[in-house]
Amino acid sequence: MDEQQRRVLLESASRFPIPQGVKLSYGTAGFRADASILSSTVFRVGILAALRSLKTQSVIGLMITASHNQVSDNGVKVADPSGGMLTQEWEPFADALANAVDAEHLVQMISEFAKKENISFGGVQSAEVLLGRDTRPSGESLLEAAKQGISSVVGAVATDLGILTTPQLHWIVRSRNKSKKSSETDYFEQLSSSFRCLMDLIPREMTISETDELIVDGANGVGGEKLEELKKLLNGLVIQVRNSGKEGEGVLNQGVGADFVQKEKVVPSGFGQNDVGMRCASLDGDADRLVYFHVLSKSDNKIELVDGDKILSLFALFIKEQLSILNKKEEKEINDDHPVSLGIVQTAYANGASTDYLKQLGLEVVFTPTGVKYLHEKASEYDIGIYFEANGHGTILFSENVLCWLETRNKELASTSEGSEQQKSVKRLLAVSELINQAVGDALSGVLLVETILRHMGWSIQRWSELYQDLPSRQLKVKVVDRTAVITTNAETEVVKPSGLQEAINSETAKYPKGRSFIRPSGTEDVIRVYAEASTQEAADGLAKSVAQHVDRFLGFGTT
Ligand SMILES: CC(=O)N[C@H]1[C@@H](OP(=O)(O)O)O[C@H](CO)[C@@H](O)[C@@H]1O
Ligand SMILES: [Mg+2]
Repeated sequence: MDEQQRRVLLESASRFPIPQGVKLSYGTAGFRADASILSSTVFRVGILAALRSLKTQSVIGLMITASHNQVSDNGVKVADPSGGMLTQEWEPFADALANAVDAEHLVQMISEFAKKENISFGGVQSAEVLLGRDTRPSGESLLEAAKQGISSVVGAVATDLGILTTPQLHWIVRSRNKSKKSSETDYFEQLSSSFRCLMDLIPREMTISETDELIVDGANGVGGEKLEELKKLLNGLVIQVRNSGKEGEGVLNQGVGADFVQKEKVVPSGFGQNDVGMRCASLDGDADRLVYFHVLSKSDNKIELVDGDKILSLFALFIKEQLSILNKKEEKEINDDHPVSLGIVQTAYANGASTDYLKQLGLEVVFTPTGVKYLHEKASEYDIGIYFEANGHGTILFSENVLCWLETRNKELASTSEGSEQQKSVKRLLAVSELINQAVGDALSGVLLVETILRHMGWSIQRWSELYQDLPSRQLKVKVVDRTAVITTNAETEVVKPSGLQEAINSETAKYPKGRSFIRPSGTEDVIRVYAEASTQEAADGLAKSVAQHVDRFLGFGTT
């Protein structure tokens, strides 16, 4: 690092002192905290993103959002050149950077890291970071901090893309690095044209009446706003957006949104008795999560939740069906030497009934720790990998190989059997690969895919929901003295430390038929999460409560 670079960094860093007494960690999905203490963190992540761009010689994304958290929180995360999450190898550096005590230490750290990673400053190589933010009021000033971080790396340029959903930013980064069309308009165009293509391929007898409307809860965040734009390009699908975040409609994530609906399993604000039986969906605050539901009764505040596991099951069924059409025996030459590997990736939060269902379909199901970065990585090992968290974050990944093979099949079939079922299947799979966001889970593209598959199957939301019966479950949070004292293994299903806690969980679980319970430290909140599943709701509640009491006994403030 030369003297000029050093001076620029020192000067700008001194304008962003770190908050006292807080230790920040990159966590499950970037840094998150109360927005008032985040300026220095965002500034420093700006520097990190610029370094990542220099290192990879690619465009990098920086998103300012705290997703489903309350409006007063905010956060920052980095999108790698592929459009996926920041490589885990850089997370320790992100942590160290965010917690460096002063400007001197910070510059020292950057200099050492750059040396180790062979990053040279101020050379001919330049860096570009694309910036996006959600609708949080604190986003504007944090964006300014990010810009200052980026521009304190000599030669780095910040491009502000304004208010976007998280998946839009990831998609744009991915497209830019593939030298494809990459504007927000291109994003809408790709989604709507692949949607149209899938709709055109729906078997004629499955057409549903025009009055079949979808109601979407936008969590009073960026998703509703963007869906209003996307909707203008769609034919054959009527969408009504509620909780769109417009002036006076309500507060971001407060009593609304995918996280609220999935965790509380109650009717979100803005929905009433008139909506009973209607097909409804909820997005989260940055529109990377999607769940469906239908209202059973407003007065009892009851809904039937169709969560990420069921979206995953719907997608898996559809993809499997298309692949088996392609593999039909009479098409002898097809695919014999090209078995397409299809893998399903879940976390321990997946409802046990969903895993049983997917396995019964003959699918390969594997588990990873919580956090999209783990699921995504695992899913990318398959030709087609489908991953979802129960909370509605997930997508479908197609390998370059399988896409190439599909393109070739498409051309072959066009000359030999135009209009055949096989050709339609190839076209559907190609359209899915265009519609679904391959960078990261995306509620907007997810909605469009769910809607086309439901039409393809001729299913109502009720029929879809009946694919299998969820096992009753309960999630609780426990405040503890130090959540990092909990170490888990086996995709977070077993506690290694503190010793004795897993035995206590085991003995509680054994008391309940179909009982399953695990705990883990949250990566986004200062709590231990408790999950329990059992054959009845009362049992699941009871199991969760007693496990929570053990957590408190081992790690809490000694109140019980
Ligand atoms: C139980 C649960 O829903 N956990 C969520 C939550 O992570 P935690 O580490 O559990 O706080 O936020 C993550 C980021 O959105 C998401 O990936 C994850 O699934
Ligand atoms: Mg989110």
